[in-house]
Amino acid sequence: MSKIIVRGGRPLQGVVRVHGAKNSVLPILAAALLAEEGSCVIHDVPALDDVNNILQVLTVLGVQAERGDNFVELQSGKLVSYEAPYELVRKMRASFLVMGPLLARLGKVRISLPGGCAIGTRPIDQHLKGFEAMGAEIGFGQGAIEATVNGKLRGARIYLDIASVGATENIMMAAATADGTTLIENAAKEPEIVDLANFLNAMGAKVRGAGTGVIRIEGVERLHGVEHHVIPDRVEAGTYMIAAAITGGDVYVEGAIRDHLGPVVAKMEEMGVVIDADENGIRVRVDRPLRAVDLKTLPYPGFPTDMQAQMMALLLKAEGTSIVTETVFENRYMHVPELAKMGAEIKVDGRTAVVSGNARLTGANVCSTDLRAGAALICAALAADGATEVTGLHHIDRGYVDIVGKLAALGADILRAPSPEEVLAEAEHAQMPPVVALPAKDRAGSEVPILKVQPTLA
Ligand SMILES: CC(=O)N[C@H]1[C@@H](OP(=O)(O)OP(=O)(O)OC[C@H]2O[C@@H](n3ccc(=O)[nH]c3=O)[C@H](O)[C@@H]2O)O[C@H](CO)[C@@H](O)[C@@H]1O
Ligand SMILES: C=C(OP(=O)(O)O)C(=O)O
Repeated sequence: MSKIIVRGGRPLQGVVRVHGAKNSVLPILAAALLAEEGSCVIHDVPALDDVNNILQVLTVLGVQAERGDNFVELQSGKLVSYEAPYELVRKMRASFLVMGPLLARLGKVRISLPGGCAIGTRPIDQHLKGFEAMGAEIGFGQGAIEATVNGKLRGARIYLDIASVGATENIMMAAATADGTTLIENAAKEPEIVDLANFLNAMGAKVRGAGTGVIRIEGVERLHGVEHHVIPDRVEAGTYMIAAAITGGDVYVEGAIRDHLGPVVAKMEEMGVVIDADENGIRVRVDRPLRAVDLKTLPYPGFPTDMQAQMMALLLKAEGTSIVTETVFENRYMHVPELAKMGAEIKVDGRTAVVSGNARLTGANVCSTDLRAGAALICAALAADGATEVTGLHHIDRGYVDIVGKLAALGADILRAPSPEEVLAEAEHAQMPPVVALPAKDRAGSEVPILKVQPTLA
């Protein structure tokens, strides 16, 4: 089992640069399925497991993917399948975002139910409600959804019962080439929705109102390829802001956009963290003891659920008791028992957690149960006495590019120890030619290793 080992107690100092947003790039890659002509070149694509996974889904569907250092070029002119296979969809919920584009392009889609995960059941009823309103017929069988539409999807007025990010994105993509106009009411307002709308509009779509509660999409005949730069990852940025503050450090988070981080900045300032933002990033430093604050997660522009766990780690170091309320996911306190192993005192009652501050954190062996839980454990470990070993790294690898390297560059005592299996697999990979190479190439024409299926991984 690979693990990250952190010896806490060093104030972080310096500059850290954020990568492109995972939650933007995933829907944007799915939306590239809509480009009937030309290629989509997506820049600022983070090297994350989730990105590799969705690229594999696209490849199976017939998209030609060429991957470079920080960009991906996609040709979606000829799709060969309407089926997103279970082995890939089960790994990542966001692969469900290919449903809207496939329905729009092919009039048919078969996709496995994404199911629940550690943080909650995460149903997809709002996505399906939208597609049905647009004329799709939806059936279920053998753990998969099959949807068909007779002719083209039709524009519709769709009220979302929950301002779901994924449902808003899926419906926006399906509506882009539908007959007539679609209105999404109670739409999600996240910056990633705006990024997707900008991408679709550059492709020739007519999406208006993204970032507000009502999005209007006038269907167009067809979409074409474009170049696009993904917005910076506000959750990655927020995580480094917390890491800086929890260690009493002084860090400039380059690329962080203050407007996207409004509630995180507000809550950290309320705690007494000093935050200076300019057009290129956000500086975070601590020059006084921190105060406890209460917070409640909400859809954007409320406090992001994806920052709740990391913020809870910071609240452990504040003076006083804080109350955290998680309203977005029903089971997003999986980090609490792990933080308790490090000396945290947190009482959870349903959706509320009472966090006792002034915690004396000590190193322990802990496991990340989901992506942000892992980030929170690393933040806590940076402020703990002694060594902490964090396992469950596959969660962290879904959403953070080189978190160990970035924190080490800021002065943290942190390293990643590969498992014996990984060391062996690495050696085997170095010696063995690939058995299956999915059609992905870099700009120079050579195959991209990340999309090769090696015998040990098959
Ligand atoms: C890839 C991506 O962008 N992931 C983000 C996206 O996930 P995701 O798009 O899955 O999150 P949603 O906004 O859809 O989910 C919000 C809430 O709505 C519920 N729901 C959702 C859809 C539906 O059809 N029915 C339903 O009941 C969910 O169970 C959850 O309780 O937004 C979440 C909320 O900000 C973030 O935590 C995730 O990081
Ligand atoms: C919950 C998250 O992502 P996903 O929706 O991809 O599981 C997250 O980014 O914290």
